[in-house]
Amino acid sequence: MNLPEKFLERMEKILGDEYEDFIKSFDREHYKGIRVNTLKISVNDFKDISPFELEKVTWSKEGFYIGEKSRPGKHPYYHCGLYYIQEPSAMIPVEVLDPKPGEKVLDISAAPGGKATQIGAKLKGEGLLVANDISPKRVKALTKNIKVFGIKNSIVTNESPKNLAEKFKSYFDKILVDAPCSGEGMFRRDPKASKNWNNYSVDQCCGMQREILDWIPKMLKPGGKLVYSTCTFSPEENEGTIQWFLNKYPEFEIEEIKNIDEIDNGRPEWIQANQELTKAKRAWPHKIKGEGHFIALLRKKDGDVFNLNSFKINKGNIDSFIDFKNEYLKDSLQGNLHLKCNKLFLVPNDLPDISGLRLGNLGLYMGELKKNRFHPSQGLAMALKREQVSNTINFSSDSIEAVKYLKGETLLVNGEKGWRLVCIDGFPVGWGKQTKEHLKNNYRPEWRMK
Ligand SMILES: C[S@@+](CC[C@H](N)C(=O)[O-])C[C@H]1O[C@@H](n2cnc3c(N)ncnc32)[C@H](O)[C@@H]1O
Repeated sequence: MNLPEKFLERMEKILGDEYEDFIKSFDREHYKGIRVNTLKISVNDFKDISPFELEKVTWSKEGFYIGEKSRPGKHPYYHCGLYYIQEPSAMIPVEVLDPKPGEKVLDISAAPGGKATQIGAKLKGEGLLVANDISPKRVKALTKNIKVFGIKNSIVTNESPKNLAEKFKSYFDKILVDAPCSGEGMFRRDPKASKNWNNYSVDQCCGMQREILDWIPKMLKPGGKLVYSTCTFSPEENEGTIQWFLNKYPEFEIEEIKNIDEIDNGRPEWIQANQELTKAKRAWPHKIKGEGHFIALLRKKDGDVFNLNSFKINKGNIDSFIDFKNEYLKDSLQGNLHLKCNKLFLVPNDLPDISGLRLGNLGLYMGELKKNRFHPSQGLAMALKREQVSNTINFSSDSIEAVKYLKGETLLVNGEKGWRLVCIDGFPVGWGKQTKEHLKNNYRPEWRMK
């Protein structure tokens, strides 16, 4: 593999004896991984039906290595949201953050959603996930992944950290900053990353990281935890950025990472930083089965607490939704129904006033009220279980019908007229509208199988 000269010079200088092993690791294939979505299936049940051979990732109960030749993005289970395709080391930061049901968690630079979907699954539907990214294009992918995963207790925002800090004062129990970085840890997986390396200097990246981190103290509760992670090796963007943060915000302290033993400590001596920074962790591709990562865990010792105004629920005439619910839904869903421009949302409890923020998604978008009829959304299908709906149709994952449905085709099948929740091996994947002999396809066009 062709690696930038300046990168090699720096790594040789700092790694010394380890450099040879480090460089050799770039000739190996990268490890492919998936993470099971426990909102939809338990890890044990997934093992029973997995289309891929699985080998455990030691630092994540839900994480598995899959064979190099596996194509997880092509399987119908991917469309059902049974797993997320994720590089195994990228599972570490959320394991360190350790979100618990009921907590309020911010993933401030979340797109495309690898770590946000991991947080959402760990919250088990209780508490709130705010998944944010500054890039409008990347927020689209983030929103899709949150919906496919069936995460109802979340909002997706497309905002600057400054605008978020105005709305979420001392609000979060935990914040993840999975920072934009020079991406050196991804060179093996993505050769483009090494080509782009010269365009993103370490200095520039440090600037972006500080710009984000500067707003975190305002948003974290006293006692709250911050995880900072990157996928790069450069000491300046790792130990250096955290040293800068600790100097500027003395109300924070760095904590020992206790639940991940497999990876090395931080290396403050590389940039004459404080010895405390050995408490951070570094994943090295020549030492573990995964790519390069840096992770630091910090705690906010003290600070002020604020009372925030609550989100204002907008009520209106939702009779057509009530008719839909009475006809098709067996359970009532938890949350507050909020109507905005004929669109109906199920908004999580405890949401503060977020007026003025650019949103990619608000709670669970249920569907649209169109001319006295309710049209259920793709996201609603993904957030439901088969048992919650009275009119369903199931296809086997190896059937031609499953593929046809995912490609957006109309299916020649009989059944009870009206909306039907389409499932694959019992897992909901979308809606269809049954007429006399046809099932009209309502699978979202942008999500179709190619
Ligand atoms: C390493 S990626 C995040 C990967 C993501 N956490 C995941 O696991 O899928 C860094 C992200 O930071 C975003 N970003 C860059 N500057 C930002 C800023 N000032 N505020 C919020 N997000 C920012 C980028 O658009 C990019 O999506």
